[in-house]
Amino acid sequence: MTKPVISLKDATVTVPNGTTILNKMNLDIYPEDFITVLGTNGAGKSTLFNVISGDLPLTSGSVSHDGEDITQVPAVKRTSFLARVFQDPKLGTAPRMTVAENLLLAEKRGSRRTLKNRKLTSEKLEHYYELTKTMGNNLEDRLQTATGSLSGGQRQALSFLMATQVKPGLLLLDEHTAALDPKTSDQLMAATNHQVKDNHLTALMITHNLKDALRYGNRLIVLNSGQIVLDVKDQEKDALTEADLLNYFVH
Ligand SMILES: Nc1ncnc2c1ncn2[C@@H]1O[C@H](COP(=O)(O)OP(=O)(O)OP(=O)(O)O)[C@@H](O)[C@H]1O
Repeated sequence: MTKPVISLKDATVTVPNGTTILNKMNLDIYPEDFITVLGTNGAGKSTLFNVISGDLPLTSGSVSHDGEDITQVPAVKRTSFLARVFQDPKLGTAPRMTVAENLLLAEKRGSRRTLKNRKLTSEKLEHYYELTKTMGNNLEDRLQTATGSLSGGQRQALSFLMATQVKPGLLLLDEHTAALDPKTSDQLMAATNHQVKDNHLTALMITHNLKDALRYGNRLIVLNSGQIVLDVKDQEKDALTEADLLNYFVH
């Protein structure tokens, strides 16, 4: 049987005021799963990501990676296999560095981010040109531009490439298209889908866009009050409609 990439067992987080924000959650994420994650505000979606990334410790239960218990492994060590893209285009890229320099920085997953002893050779620039071209938003023409002057869509595309150019064991997409206009968001979603499929990535994607949640991925989960209330995949997911999903958004 295939081993899960990540396995949560009775994962529980209770915050100091006594509220349980993740409640005995069990979740096995298998290789090449592309899971869309839905739920009302406060349902626990970011908490789930924070628990997987190690940014939030569990009160009880466990997290395993490739069969190894990593419950006590700190966030900084988990970056060796894990990458995350956030909603805010300003996060994840260094604004004063050029697009090419940011890509160079991101070449070594989990190691200290410094450009010392690293050079932008013509081979690298050529590779970055081809890589950025796959995003379909003219990022390839801005390789020598400071990242801070890119459009939000181009900056998110760069954040995505930085997270994935060294294949992560798990990719966490935290509403990474939510701050973009509808057309730019659609474009980044399509590029995301291609990259996830072509590179056989294992990914979780939080979204409030029901259409995207239905359209992309092989599996869909809905969270409510720190628990998974729906977990469907393949044909069962394909058969879902927006109306079905709305039933899970009752406050
Ligand atoms: N570190 C923390 N300490 C205390 N409460 C927290 C902490 N992190 C999250 N919460 C609370 O836990 C609940 C779940 O939050 P979470 O951010 O996971 O929700 P979400 O599903 O991502 O919501 P949204 O769609 O609004 O981003 C919320 O009520 C939030 O206020």
